[in-house]
Amino acid sequence: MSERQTLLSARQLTKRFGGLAAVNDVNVDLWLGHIHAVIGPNGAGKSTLTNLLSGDLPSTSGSITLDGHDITGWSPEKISRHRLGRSYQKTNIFHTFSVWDNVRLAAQSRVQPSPFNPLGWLREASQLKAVNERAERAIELAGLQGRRQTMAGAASHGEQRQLEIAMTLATEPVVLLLDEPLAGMGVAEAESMVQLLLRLKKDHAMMLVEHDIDAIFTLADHLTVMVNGQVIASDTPAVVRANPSVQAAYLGEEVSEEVGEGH
Ligand SMILES: Nc1ncnc2c1ncn2[C@@H]1O[C@H](COP(=O)(O)OP(=O)(O)OP(=O)(O)O)[C@@H](O)[C@H]1O
Repeated sequence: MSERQTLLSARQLTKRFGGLAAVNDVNVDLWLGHIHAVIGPNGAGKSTLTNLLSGDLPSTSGSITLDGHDITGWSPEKISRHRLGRSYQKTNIFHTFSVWDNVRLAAQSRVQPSPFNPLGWLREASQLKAVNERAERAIELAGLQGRRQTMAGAASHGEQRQLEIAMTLATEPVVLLLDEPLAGMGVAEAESMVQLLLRLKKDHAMMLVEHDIDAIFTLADHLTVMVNGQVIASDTPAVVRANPSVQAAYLGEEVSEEVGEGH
């Protein structure tokens, strides 16, 4: 791909908790049609970085631009309306509702309450149609067509993670922040999630926080490694894999094995 369309840029982003710099002077760019994976050991600052980009946490310093808007300091709701969607490690699913109802509720969350208007019923009817269409598109994109009426709590672990992604997609984001979408999955479930993320890649700019190294090397176009709140490498996966300080700090064994397998 020659021209990169940058949808999200963070510059010199820092978050301090007291004396601890959980995220320290970090730059991130997310491009349409690219998956940017962020890896690092526990406590490296990956979740904090995600929370800063989504507006769930205010930054201590630095700036964030989303599709040309300076969104630094914006609320998560306002950022979501500007088409940034995120999934959470901790599930947001209502277990006693069907898959369809969960996705429909997420789609509904995009509709803003309208001021009094004598033709309000007309507007509401068209909003209802738009909500249902958004929910349907999200269900299909996430590959859950056959599970619309399944009670969410009765869906498999893999399907629940697909459902979380469908709920995120129902808000029609162009930037997607995904926090460990493969966590706790078996081999077959992980493979179908990888396929889903590859399908979504074309129309989204994605940041993927993930521990599954195999999936990362399959999916990522760009790879950032964080340690103790700082970025120690950020480049193509091949370049990062060859970086001695990355191998020393984090990837060591896994990377050596991957490289070894190729010879
Ligand atoms: N609300 C908070 N208050 C104080 N310290 C926090 C808070 N949130 C995170 N931290 C600290 O910031 C550092 C980075 O945490 P963070 O959860 O971002 O790391 P992570 O890379 O996502 O780790 P993991 O892979 O375990 O999820 C850690 O030292 C953590 O204890």
